[in-house]
Amino acid sequence: MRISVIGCGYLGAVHAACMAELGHEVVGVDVDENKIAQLSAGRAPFFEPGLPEVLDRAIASGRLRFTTDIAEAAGASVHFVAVGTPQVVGSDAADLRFVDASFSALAAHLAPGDLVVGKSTVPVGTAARLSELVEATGASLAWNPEFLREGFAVGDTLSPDRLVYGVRAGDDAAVAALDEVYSAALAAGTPRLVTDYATAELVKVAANAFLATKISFINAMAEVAEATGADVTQLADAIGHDARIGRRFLNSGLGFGGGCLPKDIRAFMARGDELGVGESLAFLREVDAINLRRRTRVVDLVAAALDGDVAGRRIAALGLAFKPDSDDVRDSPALEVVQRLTELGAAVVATDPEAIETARRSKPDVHYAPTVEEAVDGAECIVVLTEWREYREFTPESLGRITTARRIVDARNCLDPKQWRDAGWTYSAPGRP
Ligand SMILES: NC(=O)c1ccc[n+]([C@@H]2O[C@H](COP(=O)([O-])OP(=O)(O)OC[C@H]3O[C@@H](n4cnc5c(N)ncnc54)[C@H](O)[C@@H]3O)[C@@H](O)[C@H]2O)c1
Ligand SMILES: O=c1ccn([C@@H]2O[C@H](COP(=O)(O)OP(=O)(O)O[C@H]3O[C@H](CO)[C@@H](O)[C@H](O)[C@H]3O)[C@@H](O)[C@H]2O)c(=O)[nH]1
Repeated sequence: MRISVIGCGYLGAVHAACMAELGHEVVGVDVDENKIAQLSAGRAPFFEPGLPEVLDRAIASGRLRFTTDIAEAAGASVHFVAVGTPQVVGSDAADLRFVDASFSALAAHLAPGDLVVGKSTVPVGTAARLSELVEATGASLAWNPEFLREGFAVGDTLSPDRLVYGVRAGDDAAVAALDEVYSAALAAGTPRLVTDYATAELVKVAANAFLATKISFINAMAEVAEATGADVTQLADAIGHDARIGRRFLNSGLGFGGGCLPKDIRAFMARGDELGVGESLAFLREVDAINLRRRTRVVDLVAAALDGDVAGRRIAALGLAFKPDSDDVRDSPALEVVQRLTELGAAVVATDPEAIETARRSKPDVHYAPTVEEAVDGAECIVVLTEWREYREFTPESLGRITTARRIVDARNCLDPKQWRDAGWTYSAPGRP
């Protein structure tokens, strides 16, 4: 099929490359000239495992190209819209200006029979509003929310755990077109749910609200564990054995960040208020508050490791990305802890395997080092803020060879406390005695 993808960021670039990998002929469109230049040269503009290989293959096959000219979307029969929906500054609501601008620009190039497919995460009601603009051109609209995780984006796109098509009632042509787009995943047995627009939009924000709630639940238990001397990681293991609860997304520590969960739960609350169901979503305010308290807790743990005062103390911060296998620092808890410690007067040197450049663009005043060796050199305390595999594999021996620091704060609960304490280190972690 001929496909256009409007918006080539963390979601759209992966989607475009994966659609070409599946055999479709794809044009990716973005307003960011620099991003388009990189993608056209076959370079991924951000770190995502597996994306460079898929991009290479797709471009070499001649099935994938990129442009800043939206007019080149004309001729495709399916148009995915994957532009950003960030939080409005000073409000909880989603900023829909990129969605509105991209739909207006695209509308001028639609032909009767085309299908526009919204993939961006939007407040419920957005698709119904935009459908008027799309249908005036003779095209139709579907909303097909995306559930990929950064770090696993290629695999999640090629083999999603479900597909949701929000369509206008009776729009069999839209369902048939999406079935053709996703024929490989459907043949592999991926469940596919056809809903109305509102349900599809709500599925997406409900899924993220649930995931955020699960993380904040275990972090609330961490607060109780801290008050009682209990161990939240053992608690998570024990409750996680109950198949109704499940162990996934029960990792307590520094909490959630990134370009999705924090802004999506806030936008959901804002939309709930507009719809008069704010009370039904009021628990998300607490989910957000619990989550943000984890950042303060980790700053306090670092201060406690240094006998209460971080001013003038050399601290090595390992991790800047909001999660491993990503260079994304949008609302990164790790970067916020680094910034707060720096503001408190600590001499923080921060590093990350992939996210130094994105972090530098966002926080140019932080002191970055390219390697762990340089970050820990001369440090009095080490704080692990993102559980990259190479950090999870640290031992007292491996770190002990490159630093004389004997204090470690394990903000992500990714190390074995006993191993460090037995080796004479001062070890602390949120939610653990
Ligand atoms: N990142 C994820 O893992 C993920 C997963 C699922 C859903 N989502 C949702 O997908 C959407 C995109 O997220 P993202 O992380 O890719 O954001 P992003 O900021 O990385 O990418 C958005 C892209 O849209 C481009 N853009 C903005 N206005 C445009 C226009 N008028 N025409 C063409 N391009 C335009 C921007 O230049 C940017 O490259 C959001 O709604 C997000 O909530 C993201
Ligand atoms: O047990 C856990 C699991 C995750 N996290 C944190 O939660 C955040 C989000 O993690 P994750 O959900 O894996 O990353 P995202 O790539 O942001 O993916 C989420 O947001 C996407 C955008 O909406 C959705 O598509 C995905 O389904 C949803 O998982 C990160 O800061 C993690 O460190 C925890 O603190 N504890």
